[in-house]
Amino acid sequence: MAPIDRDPLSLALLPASNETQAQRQVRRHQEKQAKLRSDQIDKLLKHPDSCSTSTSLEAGKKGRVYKMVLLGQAGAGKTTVLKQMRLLYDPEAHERERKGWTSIVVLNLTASVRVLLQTLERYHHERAERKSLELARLESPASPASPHSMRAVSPSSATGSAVEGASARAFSPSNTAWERHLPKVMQLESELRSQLGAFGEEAPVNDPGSKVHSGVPGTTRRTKVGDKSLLLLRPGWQERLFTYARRSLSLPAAGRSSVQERSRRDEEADDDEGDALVLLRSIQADVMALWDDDVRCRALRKRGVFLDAQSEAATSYFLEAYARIVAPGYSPSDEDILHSRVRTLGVTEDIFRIDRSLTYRIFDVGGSRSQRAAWVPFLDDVQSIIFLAPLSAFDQPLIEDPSTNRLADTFALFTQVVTHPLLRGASVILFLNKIDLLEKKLRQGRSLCSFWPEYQGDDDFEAVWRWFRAKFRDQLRRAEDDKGAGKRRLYVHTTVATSTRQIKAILISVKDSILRDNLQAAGLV
Ligand SMILES: Nc1nc2c(ncn2[C@@H]2O[C@H](COP(=O)(O)OP(=O)(O)OP(=O)(O)O)[C@@H](O)[C@H]2O)c(=O)[nH]1
Ligand SMILES: [Mg+2]
Repeated sequence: MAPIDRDPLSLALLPASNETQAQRQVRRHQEKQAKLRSDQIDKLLKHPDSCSTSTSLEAGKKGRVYKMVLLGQAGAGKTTVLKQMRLLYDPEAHERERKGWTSIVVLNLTASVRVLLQTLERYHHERAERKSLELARLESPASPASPHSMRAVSPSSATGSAVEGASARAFSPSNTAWERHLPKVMQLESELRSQLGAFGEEAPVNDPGSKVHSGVPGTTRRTKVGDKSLLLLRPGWQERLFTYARRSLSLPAAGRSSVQERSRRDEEADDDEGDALVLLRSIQADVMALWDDDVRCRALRKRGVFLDAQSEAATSYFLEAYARIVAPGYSPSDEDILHSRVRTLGVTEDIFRIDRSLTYRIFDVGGSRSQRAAWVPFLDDVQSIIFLAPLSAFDQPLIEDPSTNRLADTFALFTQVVTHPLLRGASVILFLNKIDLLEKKLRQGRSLCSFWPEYQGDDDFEAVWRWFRAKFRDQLRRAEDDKGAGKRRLYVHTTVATSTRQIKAILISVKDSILRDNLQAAGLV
């Protein structure tokens, strides 16, 4: 076995053992395409005059090309950082793509409405089930209650207290907006994904095994909901959505001019958004009444239930923006684009001209475990790793493996990355990301030591992120000692990847650290 096959990242990057033949075929095809594209880009960078192409590629003509890779688990914020780079280093392309984001924003809003309705439905069922168990116990104290006895018990026949009575009235069928609207919203979400080329093999929206609408509270519900909320777009989605097709080297459809093709796509996209907006506007008042006024919803919001999840839409953000998004003439703002969740599939590549002497060539990867198999071919000659650790995930399970804590997975991945033979020479820039959400969670009373018992301090925001920073430093030092590797400097930043102002300042500092490393490598400092 070659040394590279024994190292932990190579093993971790192997495809899932239960991968089906169809999945394998899709994965191999995508990997081949991505590698082909990357090789073409290599060729273009070496011989820029051999091809006339987009302005971004022209960037490769001059100066030094610096290869970087964004790594981290799914939902860590990698693509959000890439969007910020686009805003900063290629604002014209960003502007050309703005209209194309409308479909994605509408999908994110739809997913957010679905998350809200499903959460309230689940809350309702769990509460009703608890109540029925209690009643069964009261009626026959000697016999254990059946979980399904709730069906025979009307909520209004409950204990008779004023609170229970009010709650029962609130749950009467005429008030359950989720029962009326959830099926339509789920259907719309499924259609939007499909139209966007996002109908993921890995995350079917209408999972036939789901019990969401059965009316029977099921223990599988929680993970199914998480799985189904992935926004998965296949390679080429930018081309379908955006009139400007980033660095794509593919040709327009045969027999049509690119202008005709573009306007046909624009018309199709407008029709799809039109239908979606009709539905979203028709349920807006009901959904906003739940979000703003419903006492149960307010209690769940206070507990941080809608704050963040690995692959959910940024529920709070999109529900707050509901009226603006469905208004006529809507155009996505930068913030809307930054908050829109688009799961990366495979590896994407971008080139940014930073200044006359420096060009970044950046790889963004899909971070879920099954996606990590595609990373290895892109790791050679990487000069900097930007590793994203979503600190707000300290209390969340990993979707791919609910028995693993998300941050524990991040720490394991970090060790595998920094010790990987292909990445030994790369400098390591660590973004402790999502600290805005970390701060909110701690303020809402989430305790770090309930999830990380080794933490002995207070749930003070600053103390917590400093503790995590020290832990990463320690992990790097130990990993390098174990491998007998030389010491590397670790650049650490606390980040909110959605904040343009903050990331702009950090990207300037990243550039400085890159230049410093270069001077050091050349023996000049
Ligand atoms: N509030 C907040 N949201 C963030 C932050 N960073 C990223 N997000 C949101 O988190 C979600 C996931 O971010 P992505 O950038 O898509 O994550 P990723 O690492 O590219 O995930 P994969 O492509 O699945 O590997 C998006 O909705 C982002 O808007 C942050 O610092 N604060
Ligand atoms: Mg991504």
